[in-house]
Amino acid sequence: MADIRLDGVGHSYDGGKTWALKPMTWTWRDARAYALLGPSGCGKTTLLNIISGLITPTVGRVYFDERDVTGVPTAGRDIAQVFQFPVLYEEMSVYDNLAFPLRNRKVPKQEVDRRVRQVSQLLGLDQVLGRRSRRLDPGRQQIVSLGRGLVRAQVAAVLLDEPLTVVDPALKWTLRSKLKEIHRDTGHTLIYVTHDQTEALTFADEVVVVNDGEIVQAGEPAELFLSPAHEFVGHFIGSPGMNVVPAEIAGGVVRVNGGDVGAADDGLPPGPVRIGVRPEFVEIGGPETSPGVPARVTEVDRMGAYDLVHTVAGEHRVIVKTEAGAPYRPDDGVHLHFPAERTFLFRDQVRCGSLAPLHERGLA
Ligand SMILES: Nc1ncnc2c1ncn2[C@@H]1O[C@H](COP(=O)(O)OP(=O)(O)OP(=O)(O)O)[C@@H](O)[C@H]1O
Repeated sequence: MADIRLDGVGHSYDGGKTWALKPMTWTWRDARAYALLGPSGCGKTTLLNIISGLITPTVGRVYFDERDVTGVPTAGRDIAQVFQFPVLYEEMSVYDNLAFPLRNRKVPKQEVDRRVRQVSQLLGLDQVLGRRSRRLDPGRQQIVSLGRGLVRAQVAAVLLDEPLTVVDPALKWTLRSKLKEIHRDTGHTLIYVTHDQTEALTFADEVVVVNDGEIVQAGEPAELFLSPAHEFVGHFIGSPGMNVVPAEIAGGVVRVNGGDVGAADDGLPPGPVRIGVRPEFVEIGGPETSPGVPARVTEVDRMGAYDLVHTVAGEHRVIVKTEAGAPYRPDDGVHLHFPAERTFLFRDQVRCGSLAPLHERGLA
């Protein structure tokens, strides 16, 4: 077990014309459970394959603690990898498949049996241990693949590349919590690749968000939700994602459509800026909602547990998440208030500050 350190690591598949992974420096801490979250094609698998040694990065060095493993092939890295689809010896029994990674490393027979039975019990495979793998359905085969990845106690990391794709949705929840249980038990470093925010947020100690070949933010699930450092994180996490509204800073005040919505952080230069605020935090009401931006309701989605009130402020769309039964109808005139403690300012997609209450600056 070790910290896995990427030092200036980047990868290009076309001789440097484009970067599938832009050069980055980043450390995966020993024994943590990470989710690597991002849309299709953002570089997640490339990053995982660099850690496992399936890909040698175009630039940079990979270290396991102080050991430089950049040129070390997969077999020499002590990594367990679980792919999207089952990788099994189909003619072997489930037991032998689970035992294979241990026997291959000459683990004593008794210890093999103990580990196989432990993992089998956790993953609900006890009833099928004697069955040939080929006779299982694809979902069950994938669970065996997962077991093969988790069976070794001593690994530098377990890398899971969208491992639950072929598993039945109802079973996904159970398996995810099993994975957490196994993680608590073994203390493996887990890196779990997914493009599904729910999977990432419910699984990980720390979520690493990747977009367009770079890490845009990493943090605990609540931190990513409450304090996005990049517009992409605001959009990608949350349902619906963060509202982004073009605004202007002038004389220390942030204005939308000519109306004051708050003060700017000290030191922020005047000029265009974008306000980011999640639908959960926008306050909606009448003209007394101050400081507020006038808006018009365009649609109300009744979601059962809550309502989504769609509005336009000038030409900017803003969604507000309210309690179920919100008393709004299309064409109603409303005011929107952006609470200072939950509203951030972005320039070039990156957070540059936050909104401050107007009265604290004596500007109200
Ligand atoms: N073997 C390859 N040759 C050329 N380009 C590749 C290769 N593998 C990946 N790419 C490109 O590199 C970029 C990153 O791909 P990668 O598979 O790492 O992304 P990903 O986030 O894992 O996507 P997905 O979730 O769809 O698997 C994409 O633009 C992809 O088309």
